[in-house]
Amino acid sequence: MSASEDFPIVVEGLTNAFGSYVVHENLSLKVRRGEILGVVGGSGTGKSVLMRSIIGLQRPVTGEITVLGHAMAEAQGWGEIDIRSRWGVLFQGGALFSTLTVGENVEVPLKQFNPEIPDALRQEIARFKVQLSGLPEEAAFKYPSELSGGMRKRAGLARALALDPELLFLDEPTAGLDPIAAAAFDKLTRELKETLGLTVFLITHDLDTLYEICDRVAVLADRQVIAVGTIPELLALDHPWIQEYFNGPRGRAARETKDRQLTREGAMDKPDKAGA
Ligand SMILES: Nc1ncnc2c1ncn2[C@@H]1O[C@H](COP(=O)(O)OP(=O)(O)OP(=O)(O)O)[C@@H](O)[C@H]1O
Repeated sequence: MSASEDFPIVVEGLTNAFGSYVVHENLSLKVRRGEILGVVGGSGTGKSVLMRSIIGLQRPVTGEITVLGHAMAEAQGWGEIDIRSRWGVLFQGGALFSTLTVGENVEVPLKQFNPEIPDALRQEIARFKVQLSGLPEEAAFKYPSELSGGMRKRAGLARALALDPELLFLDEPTAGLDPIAAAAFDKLTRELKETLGLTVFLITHDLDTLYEICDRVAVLADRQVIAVGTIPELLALDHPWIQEYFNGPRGRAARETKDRQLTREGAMDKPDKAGA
């Protein structure tokens, strides 16, 4: 297997700056195929800028970004269009077109990248993606303003999945959702990752999401990715931000919830002695 197959996203020596304000300096990160990588860091550490750099919306000062084996600096013209059809993005807030129905929103990337698909088939694909994202079929005919926040996130996800992507970028997908809707969205993300074989780059502040669905977590601080690993691996590090984040009151609460859930699942897996 080649390096690009093992690691569909490779960032090396990335520097981003806005004027004299340096957001990233010599940042490196490798995302493994098939994982959900959670990306955390304090506000303003550059998580969204990193995502925008990877998908070619932010031109770095220096550094190399390789996505699915393509060097992003060289990705221009048709080559660039081709690679952009291989990922889906759910931006913060969903970024849906308010004057289009949910179904029409999902049709936008299909029209852009596959204009040869006949109208009726394109509409059917859009309706399928809407249902795949856990929305009722009739949601395809509604406008974003007619949906709840959780449904709008799912509509954004449906659009991100329009082109059967290999990579899925999610920027704070559970922000603003109530805990039940957030947990349902997490479950959907995990199920889609498993059934569709996606690699997921997931920016979040949601500790429950990290514990529930992320295979590894990358921590941004001091203009770099200072650590990448499973949560137990990160907990073993003595970086002050990591300790405060995962061992602070919210971090402990999320861990206790996960521990309780694992204990319950373990109890259910054990044979029933009384009935044995
Ligand atoms: N287009 C831009 N022009 C100037 N500065 C920008 C631009 N985009 C981002 N920044 C700055 O870069 C820094 C990183 O922004 P970014 O949105 O990536 O942070 P973040 O880690 O995603 O934060 P949050 O968790 O609050 O969403 C911030 O200080 C932000 O103000």
